[in-house]
Amino acid sequence: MNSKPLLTVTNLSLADSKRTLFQEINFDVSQGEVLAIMGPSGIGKSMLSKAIAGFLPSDVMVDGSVQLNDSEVGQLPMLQRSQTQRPAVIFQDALKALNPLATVEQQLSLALTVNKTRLNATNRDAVTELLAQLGLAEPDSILALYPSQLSGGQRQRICIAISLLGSANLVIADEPTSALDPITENEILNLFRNSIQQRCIGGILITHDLSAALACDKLLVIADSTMVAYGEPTQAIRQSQHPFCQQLEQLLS
Ligand SMILES: Nc1ncnc2c1ncn2[C@@H]1O[C@H](COP(=O)(O)OP(=O)(O)OP(=O)(O)O)[C@@H](O)[C@H]1O
Repeated sequence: MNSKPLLTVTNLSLADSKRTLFQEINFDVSQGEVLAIMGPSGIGKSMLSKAIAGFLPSDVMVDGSVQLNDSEVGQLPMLQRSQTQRPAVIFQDALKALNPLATVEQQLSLALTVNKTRLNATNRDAVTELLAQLGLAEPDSILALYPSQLSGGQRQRICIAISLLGSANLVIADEPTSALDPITENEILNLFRNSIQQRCIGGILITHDLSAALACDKLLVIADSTMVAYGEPTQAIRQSQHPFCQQLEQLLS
């Protein structure tokens, strides 16, 4: 894709009151592109996604630029952002992300219309078609269920549907499949990537799974508080001299 990036992150640094989490992070995401982010546990991958989405803890300071849809959002909390300044976020724990007291229909309706909790005849067809595309059998009956009545894989598919129904043109998924079995994990990651590409929006996948990262368009690796690899996944890993990437390289077939 040669279009102007949806998201451009330039010289981004994050620090809390005690230490720098990372510094000098640079990357971009274009339409139809999925960027994977990998790195050792605790390096700040989730904090990076929170910086992009605008819900960093108050004691974490941001330096550098986050340009989303041509506007600077690095210092803007989520609640002060307009619709085009808000990416959709899919979290690791779908049960916590969904409202336990609302049915699937109510949550999907809210994603579509902001203030309605029932689907109308027109959008019901579009929603059930999306649920079917996301691998949910019998989508009509699923609409009436509460999150606790769904399996982990079904809940995460609903979270993907919610992220795709809103107006966001960037979707960030933070380890969305870490609680799922490997077959469901693979299916959901494929659905995530395909949905991004088909809709020509942008995606970020934070993952510890090398095969999931290799299937993305680009890979950013953060280690030792900075970026140590960036680019086409296999090439980026092979070109990096950092020990974390050298360990990843040993896992490449
Ligand atoms: N509320 C907070 N305020 C300040 N610093 C925090 C807060 N929560 C986490 N941190 C710090 O941010 C660091 C990065 O955490 P983060 O969850 O972003 O790492 P991660 O790379 O996503 O880890 P993992 O791969 O294990 O999910 C943590 O080591 C912690 O020190």
